[in-house]
Amino acid sequence: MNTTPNRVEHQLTDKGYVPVYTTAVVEQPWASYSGSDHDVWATLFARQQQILVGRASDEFLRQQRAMGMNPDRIPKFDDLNRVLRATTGWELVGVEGLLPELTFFDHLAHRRFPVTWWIRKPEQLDYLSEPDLFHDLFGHVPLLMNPVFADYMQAYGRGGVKAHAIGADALVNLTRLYWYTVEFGLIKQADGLRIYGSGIVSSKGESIHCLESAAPNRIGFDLERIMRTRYRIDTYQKTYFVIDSYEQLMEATTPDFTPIYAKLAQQDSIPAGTVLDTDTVYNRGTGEGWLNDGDV
Ligand SMILES: C[C@H](O)[C@H](O)[C@H]1CNc2nc(N)[nH]c(=O)c2N1
Ligand SMILES: N[C@@H](Cc1ccccc1)C(=O)O
Ligand SMILES: [Fe+2]
Repeated sequence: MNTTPNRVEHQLTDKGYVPVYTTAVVEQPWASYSGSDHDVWATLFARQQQILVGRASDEFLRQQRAMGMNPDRIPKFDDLNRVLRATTGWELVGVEGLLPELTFFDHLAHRRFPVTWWIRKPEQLDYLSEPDLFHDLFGHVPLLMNPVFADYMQAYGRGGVKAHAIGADALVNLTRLYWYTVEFGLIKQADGLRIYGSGIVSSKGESIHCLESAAPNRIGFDLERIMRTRYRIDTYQKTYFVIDSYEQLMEATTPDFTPIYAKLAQQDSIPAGTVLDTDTVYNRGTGEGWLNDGDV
């Protein structure tokens, strides 16, 4: 049985090696997952379940239970889809890996969430540089059961199609919003800050770091501020942005971004670790452990 994925290939161009994206929707080859694949799922699921008690948002944990995901075996997309379709009308589609941006946005705009069908190898439990099944399913899918968040994701997809037509700078601004909310967002609950970002909930180290470490900044959500803020893809985040509620996220992002993109085009980007006078600061990061690499 061959479960070696058709990983995103890389091709050498004048920009160095760039990923070659595959766009096709694929059937989940569930019968071809090996015992080791199911074990990886079970190990990661059990490990994150423990870590996320008191750390993940109540809503994330509630929806995860409602979906019926469990550590026993890799879920079948078809089973999850029955629950999702009946709850918020979202649907999971299998993909090989990263999609071209416009393809990705088009899926979201139609309430389809692309899920990488293959799972990481046992030696990659702690870190992987690209999304796999564990990140996509465990991290992203529970909140697609929340009606407000489900609408936000669709609106994001529509906004992505629009930003793509406007130009590269608009796309950079919008991608930062995805990064600092969907992937690395924190939410303020009555009993303290919690995680809702999928990039965090699928990571053992960052689940602890983002809430308990003194190093990173934790700052109140601010749409334009986020759109100007650069981010790291190779280390823990230097700054996390905190929403008050999923409704706040939806309301703040409902206005047409076209004039915002025009305005931001005149402004400099903000380094990932900077705190501004205008920020609502929950934690001013000590910056301990940050690479001294001249920002980013
Ligand atoms: C919008 C986001 O920042 C990014 O550009 C897209 C590109 N393509 C993707 N494709 C897949 N399958 N999954 C993703 O999360 C993304 N992210
Ligand atoms: N209001 C945004 C669309 C959007 C909604 C939600 C998230 C992101 C983008 C626009 O005009 O582009
Ligand atoms: Fe993701």
